[in-house]
Amino acid sequence: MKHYLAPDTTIWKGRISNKSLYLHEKVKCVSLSDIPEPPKKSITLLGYACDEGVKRNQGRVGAVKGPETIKNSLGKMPNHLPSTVQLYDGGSITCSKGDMEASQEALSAAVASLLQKKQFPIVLGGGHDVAYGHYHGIKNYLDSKKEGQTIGIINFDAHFDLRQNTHNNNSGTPFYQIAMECEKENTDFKYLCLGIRKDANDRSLFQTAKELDVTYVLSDTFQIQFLDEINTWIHAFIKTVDHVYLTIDLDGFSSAYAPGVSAPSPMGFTPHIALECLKTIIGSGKLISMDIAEMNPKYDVDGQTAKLAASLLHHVVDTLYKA
Ligand SMILES: N=CN[C@@H](CCC(=O)O)C(=O)O
Ligand SMILES: [Mn+2]
Ligand SMILES: [Mn+2]
Repeated sequence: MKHYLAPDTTIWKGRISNKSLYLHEKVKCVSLSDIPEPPKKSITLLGYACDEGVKRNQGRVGAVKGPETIKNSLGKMPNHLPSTVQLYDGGSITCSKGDMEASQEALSAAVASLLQKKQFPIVLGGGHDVAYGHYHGIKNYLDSKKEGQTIGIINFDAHFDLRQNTHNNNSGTPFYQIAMECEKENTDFKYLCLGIRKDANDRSLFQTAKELDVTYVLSDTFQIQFLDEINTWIHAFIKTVDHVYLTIDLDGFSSAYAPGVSAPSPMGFTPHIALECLKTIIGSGKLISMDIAEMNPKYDVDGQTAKLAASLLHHVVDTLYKA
């Protein structure tokens, strides 16, 4: 398969257990094409090792190594999944010669095939251009079923990523690209952003969000003391769609928690509000697939951002598949 690297087993290492497993012991490294249709409930981790979109968006590159650092951190965590749930590392989508569009296409095909095999895909970025390929994988899968099911996108992010792609597609354009395609197909663009920073999105981006009827919560409101109100917004959004695609851009978190990103947010949100909202989203039963974007180990401090990403995933799978 083009633009694809089979799983690297050497990433998965850590403490050896006596009785209960660590995740590096639980995970099975399997090439994408060999991932089976599960008799068991199954999660597949898939890297999107690409920072071409960050480069094109004038950001700080390094996220190409994001997936391997998140997997490495996750492997050191204890397993709380029941034995009836399987965890796969399905390797990574790669990017060569700056051909980000080819990587997005490969990602889309990989996600669609994982969903076909009844896996729960967790994609690890890589720049936020991961969202364009990921969304299309979900869409192609749902379209193939011909049931007219709809997708709502929930994005935890400091940024709208609604920049126009007049000059190029990049890490700041994925949701604009999706919105334009929805417009062409005459379907609703359903997009909820949590944690938007007023000081990181210019007026024209707020205007675009308004024109596209985007629902958003600003970072100064995206705080635990407003949880009830935020949950009301999330519930109202989810009610209008059949499936939720969740995308978490690590740069929305305060740089106190997530320094390892291209565009840090000193006054970003906390992991606590994110976790509460994750519970709400998972509790809806509509979460079909998720990703974590913008992990950049080059600017990380003591592996904190990678650990944050791994902890978020640990919470998600724990909530999804309670033992
Ligand atoms: N995916 C990130 N997108 C942001 C980057 C902002 C920045 O580099 O300062 C954006 O384009 O708005
Ligand atoms: Mn962002
Ligand atoms: Mn983003």
